[in-house]
Amino acid sequence: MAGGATECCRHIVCEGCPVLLVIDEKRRFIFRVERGRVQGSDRGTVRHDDLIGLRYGSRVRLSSGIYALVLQPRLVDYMERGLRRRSQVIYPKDHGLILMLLDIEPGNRVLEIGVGSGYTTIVLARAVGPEGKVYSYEIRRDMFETARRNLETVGLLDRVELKHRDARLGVDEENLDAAVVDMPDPWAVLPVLHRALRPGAGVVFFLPAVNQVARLLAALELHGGWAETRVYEVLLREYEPRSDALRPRTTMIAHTGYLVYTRRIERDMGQHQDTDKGG
Ligand SMILES: C[S@@+](CC[C@H](N)C(=O)[O-])C[C@H]1O[C@@H](n2cnc3c(N)ncnc32)[C@H](O)[C@@H]1O
Repeated sequence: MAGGATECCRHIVCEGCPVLLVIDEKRRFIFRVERGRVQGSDRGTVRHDDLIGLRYGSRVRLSSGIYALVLQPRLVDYMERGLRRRSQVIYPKDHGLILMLLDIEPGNRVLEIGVGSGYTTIVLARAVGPEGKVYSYEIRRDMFETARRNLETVGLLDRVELKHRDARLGVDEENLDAAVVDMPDPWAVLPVLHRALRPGAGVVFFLPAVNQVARLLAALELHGGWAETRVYEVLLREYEPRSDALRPRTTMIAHTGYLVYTRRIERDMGQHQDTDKGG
């Protein structure tokens, strides 16, 4: 890398730094800068060598004469066009609330069941910081590999222990600070979660269908080791940022899924049946 070590990739584009090149709203490219390479588009090309030494936030002239913005890619930019996507994923609008409900902070140890493409793994890995750890269980080998590659792309693989396992059979960790569960039959892991979480720790279940929510609520009640349960749906409406015609965008993502939040409490064994085989 060229340039001052602390400035590289933060203030200044150096060799090896990630770049988000914005030509217009539809033409947005994420890549790492490599000497000798050229980034193409139907609106012109740019040589990577011409990006080296630029400050992020500046413009670069393409071969066509038009200018493009040079920015640092954020996690949401990677999620929109810089990662492989092989499963349904949780969206940033839901990630924000998940992090707040679970009170996740640097140093936390967090369980994730149902990794899919790893989008949520990435968000959790960012939130727990370099001192924290995310323990992520995925039953399918192809999803496991996709998530691993995506974590590598954003440079967060070292904060995650990816496990190719069926979480219904149990997890290795104990005393965890929080959990996120995104799988079709989450009622089947309530005993596993109860054993893995520390007292008072929270879990968020992500469920696309409302009948799954009803079934999960019934299983939580039957199990008896949970309290403070809440159900949410997050609706996000984006606006056209035009000072002369400010109005909502004509399209929006109408539905992604429901979030069910609950906290681990001590079970009252006198009142509740043993549901260790699932709800
Ligand atoms: C919808 S995807 C998760 C997407 C992920 N939350 C994201 O934001 O990218 C659900 C995943 O759960 C996995 N899964 C289903 N049952 C599982 C189980 N018993 N143990 C571990 N993973 C499981 C599926 O293979 C699938 O990859």
